[in-house]
Amino acid sequence: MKITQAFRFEAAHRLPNVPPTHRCHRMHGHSYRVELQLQGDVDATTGFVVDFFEIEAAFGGLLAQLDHHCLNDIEGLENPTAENIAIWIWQRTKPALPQLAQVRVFETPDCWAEYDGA
Ligand SMILES: Nc1nc2c(c(=O)[nH]1)N=C([C@H](O)[C@H](O)COP(=O)(O)OP(=O)(O)OP(=O)(O)O)CN2
Ligand SMILES: [Zn+2]
Repeated sequence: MKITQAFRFEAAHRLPNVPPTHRCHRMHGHSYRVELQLQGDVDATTGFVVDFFEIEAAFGGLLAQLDHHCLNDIEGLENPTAENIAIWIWQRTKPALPQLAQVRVFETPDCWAEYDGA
C-alpha cells in the first residue's frame, strides 16, 4: 500500500550554476509543494501504513527550515534546484520515516523532481 502526504512552503532561491543570462540566476521565489510517499503494509489494528500525524511530526522541523527562507542560505542547499531539494529532504526524512518511498518537489504545478533514493 502507498500513502502520500502533501506539504507547501514559500521560499526564495537563485540558481548559482546557471549562466548569468538564465533568468533563474536572479533571486526569485516559488510556492513549493512537497509530496512524501510512504509504502508498507496496512496495520491490521490501526488501518494505517503510517499515521499522517506521524508524517507531519517527522517533517515539520524541516518544513520550518524551508518555509519563508532563502534556500541558498540553508546548509546543503547552496544550489537549490528541485532535484537537490528532493535529495535534501529524502536524506533528512528517511531516518525518521523508514517507509519513505519517494519525495516529490514541485517548483510549479507543471515542474517537479522526484527521488526514491536512487
Ligand atoms: N531541471 C530543473 N530545471 C530548472 C529548475 C530546476 O530546479 N530543475 N529550476 C528552474 C528555476 O527555478 C525556474 O525558476 C523555474 O520556474 P519558472 O521560471 O517559474 O518556470 P515556468 O516555466 O513555470 O515559468 P513561466 O513563467 O510559467 O514560463 C529552471 N529550470
Ligand atoms: Zn526558481
